[in-house]
Amino acid sequence: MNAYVERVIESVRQKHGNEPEFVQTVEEVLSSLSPVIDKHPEYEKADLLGRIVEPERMFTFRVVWMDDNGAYHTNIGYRCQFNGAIGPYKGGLRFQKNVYPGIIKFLGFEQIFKNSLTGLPIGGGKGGSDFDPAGKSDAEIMRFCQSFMTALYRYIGPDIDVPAGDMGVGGREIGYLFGQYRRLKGTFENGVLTGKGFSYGGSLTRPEATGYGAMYYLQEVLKHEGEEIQGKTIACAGFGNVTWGICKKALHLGAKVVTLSGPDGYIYDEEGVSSSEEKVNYLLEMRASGRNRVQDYADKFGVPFFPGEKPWGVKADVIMPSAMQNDVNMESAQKIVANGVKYYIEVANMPTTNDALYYLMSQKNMVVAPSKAVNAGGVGVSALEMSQNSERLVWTAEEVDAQLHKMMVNIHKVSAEAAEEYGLGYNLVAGANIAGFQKVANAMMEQGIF
Ligand SMILES: NC(=O)C1=CN([C@@H]2O[C@H](COP(=O)(O)OP(=O)(O)OC[C@H]3O[C@@H](n4cnc5c(N)ncnc54)[C@H](OP(=O)(O)O)[C@@H]3O)[C@@H](O)[C@H]2O)C=CC1
Ligand SMILES: O=C(O)CCC(=O)C(=O)O
Repeated sequence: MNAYVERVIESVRQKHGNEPEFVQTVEEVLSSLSPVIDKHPEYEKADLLGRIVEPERMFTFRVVWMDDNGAYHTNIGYRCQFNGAIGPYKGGLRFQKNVYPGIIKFLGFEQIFKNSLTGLPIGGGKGGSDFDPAGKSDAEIMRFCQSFMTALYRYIGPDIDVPAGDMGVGGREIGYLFGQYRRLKGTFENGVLTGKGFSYGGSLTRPEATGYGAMYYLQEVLKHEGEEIQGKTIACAGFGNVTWGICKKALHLGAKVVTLSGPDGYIYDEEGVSSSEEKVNYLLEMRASGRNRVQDYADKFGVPFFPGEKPWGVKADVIMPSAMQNDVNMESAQKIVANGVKYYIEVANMPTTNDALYYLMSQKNMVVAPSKAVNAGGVGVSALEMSQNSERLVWTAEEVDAQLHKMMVNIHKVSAEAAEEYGLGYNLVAGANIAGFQKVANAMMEQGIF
């Protein structure tokens, strides 16, 4: 490894050892960049890596809200404006009880390179709160969102920082957040948030975009290997927004999603979750119920449920971890390899521990695709939503889908080319890191040192 890269990683370990997810993503991204740093000594001179691992700005704020019984609760809100070199900060908000600075920073760091890969002018950001939406009433969610936005609205805007959804934040939350922003600002700046409802500036296909984009990327990988998507079996995780989008596209393309998971275990549907619209739509119902149980799917459709287990031991052509970070560890990776899986396509942000990721990448017969490329269609369509808001026009679903498809084809292409350029073969993980980094690095170099 390049000595400067090693020094920066070591300094992040020293300074931020209490934020293991952030250290993990820095190690993963920077270790791919050695050949680029070797080729560009000017980056070390400008301490580009030392600067890129430090957020431009990160702040916390108090979020006080009242529950339905009149009791007050205080949560912590976060926004990390990580890197604005190529555009306004852009990235989702996560509402989950385990949110702390290490989670927000890992997600914000990934977002820098992902957003760059989309080819669109969006910088990297992320935010959220340790608020746990589980079991909250609609009125409680609304009061929380209003309080969250009251604290945040001064620091965001269509040309400053544009939040969106992530885990625990969907269309309903974005609606409440936007309503409060509009109320406070007295202007209709709908470019301030993405993932909005269609009636007030949302983009068609944004709800589906991450899952659809992941499937388009998978198609490119299969094309590269001379295979087709039709008939492929896919093991997914979670049953949230992203997994729903994958299932919906799999139904159109004739692929079979055989597993879903939740905090309670996983289900195996031999016929395919993607075998009917009824099943795919049921994911939305499960999510809206707030029960946090994937077992409900097994009960409804009479398929096996495996309590307390993860789906990574099943035999499938493609593994797509699509729920959360570090869902696939070394033990799961060994099961995946033992099952002879050829395609490991990350979808959730950083779903693989680094040891498991390197182990999977070291398998001769396996193609590994990184989440920052595979799930970039979500934020990519968010950027298209910003474009529609700026020009005050509404694009058809077909137009958005065509742009998304083109974007995913291009992300696969530039990643493969970047890896090729540095003699790394068909290494999509390194290629995505290098291609995503290169554009941000150029912009930072041209804008002076700060
Ligand atoms: N939405 C988007 O556009 C994008 C999302 N992503 C990433 O994709 C991933 C999924 O996001 P999204 O679908 O939006 O989030 P959602 O909140 O809609 O869904 C997350 C899913 O993961 C499940 N889950 C939570 N904990 C566990 C667990 N311990 N074991 C198994 N499943 C669990 C949730 O179940 P439950 O609710 O019952 O806890 C839920 O089904 C995240 O990593 C996110 O950062 C990346 C790019 C864009
Ligand atoms: O649409 C967005 O801006 C955010 C998407 C997101 O949070 C992500 O890419 O992880």
